[in-house]
Amino acid sequence: MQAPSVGGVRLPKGSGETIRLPRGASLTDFADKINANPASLVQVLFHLGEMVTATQSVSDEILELLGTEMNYVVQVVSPEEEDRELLETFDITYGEDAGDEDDLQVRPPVVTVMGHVDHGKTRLLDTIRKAKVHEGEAGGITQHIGAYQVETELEGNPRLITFIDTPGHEAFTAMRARGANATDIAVIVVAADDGVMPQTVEAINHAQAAQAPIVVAVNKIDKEGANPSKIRQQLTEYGLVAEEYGGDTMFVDISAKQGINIDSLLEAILLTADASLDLRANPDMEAQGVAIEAHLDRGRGPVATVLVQRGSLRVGSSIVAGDAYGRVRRMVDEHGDDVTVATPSRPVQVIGLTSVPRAGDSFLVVDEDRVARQIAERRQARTRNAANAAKRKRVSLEDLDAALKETSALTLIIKGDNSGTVEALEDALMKIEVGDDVELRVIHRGVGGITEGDINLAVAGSAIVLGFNVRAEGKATELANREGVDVRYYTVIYQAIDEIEAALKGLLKPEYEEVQLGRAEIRDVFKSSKVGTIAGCMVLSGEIRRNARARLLRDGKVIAENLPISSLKRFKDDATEVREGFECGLTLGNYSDLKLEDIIETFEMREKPRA
Ligand SMILES: Nc1nc2c(ncn2[C@@H]2O[C@H](COP(=O)(O)OP(=O)(O)OP(=O)(O)O)[C@@H](O)[C@H]2O)c(=O)[nH]1
Repeated sequence: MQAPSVGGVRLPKGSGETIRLPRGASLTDFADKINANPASLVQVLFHLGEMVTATQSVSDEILELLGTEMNYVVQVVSPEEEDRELLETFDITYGEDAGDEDDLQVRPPVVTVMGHVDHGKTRLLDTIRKAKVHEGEAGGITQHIGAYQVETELEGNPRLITFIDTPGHEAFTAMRARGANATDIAVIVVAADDGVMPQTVEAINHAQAAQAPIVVAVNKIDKEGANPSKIRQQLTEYGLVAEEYGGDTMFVDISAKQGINIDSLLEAILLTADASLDLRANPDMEAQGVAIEAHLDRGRGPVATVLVQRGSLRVGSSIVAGDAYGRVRRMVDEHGDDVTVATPSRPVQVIGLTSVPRAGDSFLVVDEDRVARQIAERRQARTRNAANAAKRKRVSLEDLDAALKETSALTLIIKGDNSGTVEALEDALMKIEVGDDVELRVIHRGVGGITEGDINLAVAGSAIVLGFNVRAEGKATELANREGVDVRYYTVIYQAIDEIEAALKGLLKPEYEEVQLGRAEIRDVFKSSKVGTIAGCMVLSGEIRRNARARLLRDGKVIAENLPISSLKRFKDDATEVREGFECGLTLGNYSDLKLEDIIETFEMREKPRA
C-alpha cells in the first residue's frame, strides 16, 4: 500500500477497489471503510478546496471526489437500494408480481379522497361507507381500520373499490415519502359553493406527481349558491378538463350530505380506472403490500392495517413490515369479521406483529419466522445507525475542523414557540443572499425555551442563539452571560431577518476599490548611483504619498502599473506627502524608464462600503 502525504498527513491509499457508502455518509463513515483517520480525510478535501467536517453528511459528488483522490471507486447506495440488496440476500424481490401475464388477475382500484378543508372529504367517505355495504353484511362497516372496500356495479357486473379511510393529502404524501404508492385513483372533492381553494390545488399537484388519475367530486350541490359549472371552469386551469368540455377528466356533481349521485361517483371511479389503468396483480404468490395504519392496542398488542398489493395474505404467514415482524395470528376486516385470506387491494387489520410499523412501510410475507426476524433486525440496525449518524452530526460542532473556522460563517441556533415559525424563520434566513464567501449555518433548531443545552451547543459551535417568542430559562441566561453567548430575542420575523442579514454582511470579506490620491508631472529626470532614477515632479492635483502605489502614463497611455513610490523628497528632506502645487523628487522602486512630461498617478485601495 502506498502512503502518500497530503498536507503532511500520511494516508492509506487504495488501489482501485470499490467501497460502498450509504447516501449522505460522512467522512467518518468513509474513513471507517478504509481504516483511515477521519481528520486526514478532512485535510485531503481541504486541499481539494472543499471544507467539510468529519461528521457532516456530504454530497455524492464529494464522496466520489474523495474516492478518486484516494484511489477508490465510490458507490453511493440509496436506502432503497440498500433494502433491495438486503432482501436479495434472502432471495426476495419486493414490488413485482411473480409469474407471467396469465397469472395476473384484475384487482379493485384503491382510492384516496383529497381536497380543501371542509369541502366534505370525511362526509363523503362516511356516506359511501354507509350506502355501500357488502350484500348480507348486517352490521355494515363498523370498524375504522384505515381503509374499507365497497361493492358496487358497473354495466351489470359486481365490482369492488377500496377506499383509504384517511382523507387529505398528508397521509397520502407521508406514504409516498416512504416510497409507498398505495393509491391508484385520487378523488378530488371541491365544494360547489366555495370553489377551488389552495388545498384543492395542492391535492391536484400531489395526485399528478403520483401519476394517479383524478376524478372530481363536485360536492354540496344541495347548497344554495352551489355553482358546479364554475368549478369545471376553474379546474381547466389545472389541466382538469371535464369530459363534457372535450377533456378526459370525469366530474360528478354530488351531495355527500344527502347521498346524491354517490353511485355515479363510484361508476366514474371504475370507468376512469378501466380507461387509464391496468389494475392487475398475481394473487398466487406470497403477499406484499403496504402498511396504511398501525397502533398499539392495549389488549391485542401491535395492530397494523395493511393493504395487500399483490399475492394473498393468510393467517399463519410469517410477515415483516418495515422493521416490525411477526406471524399473522388473526386478520380482521372493516366489518369486524375474521378474514383467512386477503387478496390484492384488500385492506385487513393484522394482529401478531411484535412491534408497530409505520404508515407507509412496505410489508411482505417470507417463508420462515427466522427470515422475517433477520430482515427486521437488519432494518432496525440500519435505522439505529442513521439515527446515531444524525446525532453525531448534531454534536459534531465540538470537533469542527480548524480549517472550517477559516471560512466566514454565521452559525445559528433557532428556538421558537412552535415548529411552524421555527421552520419559517429558518427558511427565510436561508434565502438571504450573500456572496459565496460567507455561509449561514443553522446547527440546531427546536420548539420551546432556550435551555442550558442550547447555550452549551452555542459555545461549542460559536453560534448565536435566536429566540422567537421564547426566552432563555433561568440557568440558561446565567450560562449565556458567563460564556458570552449572544442570545437575541424576536417577536417579528422580519426584524430577525434584517439583523441576521446585517450580521452576514459584516462577515463578508471586504471588497476593495481604487481611489485616486493625486497626479504629478515629471519635469526633470536624473540618475543617482545610490537610489537609481529620480523624477523631479510637479504635483498637479491631490497629493503624492510615500508608499502609495503608482502608475505611469505617457501620452495618455499607461506604460507601467503598480509601481511603489519608494522615496519622496521635498528639496533635501524626506517627505511623507507632497500636495498639489508643490515640487518633489521621487523614485518608483527601481523603475528607470522615465521621461519628461510623463504623468505619475497615485492611488490606494480602499475597502468598498456595502450596499
Ligand atoms: N350541505 C352540505 N354540507 C356538506 C356536504 N358535505 C359535507 N358537508 C358539511 O361540510 C362540513 C365539512 O365536511 P367534512 O366532511 O368534515 O369536510 P372535510 O373536507 O373532511 O374537512 P377536514 O376534515 O376539516 O379537512 C360538515 O359540516 C359537513 O356536514 C354536502 O354535500 N352538503
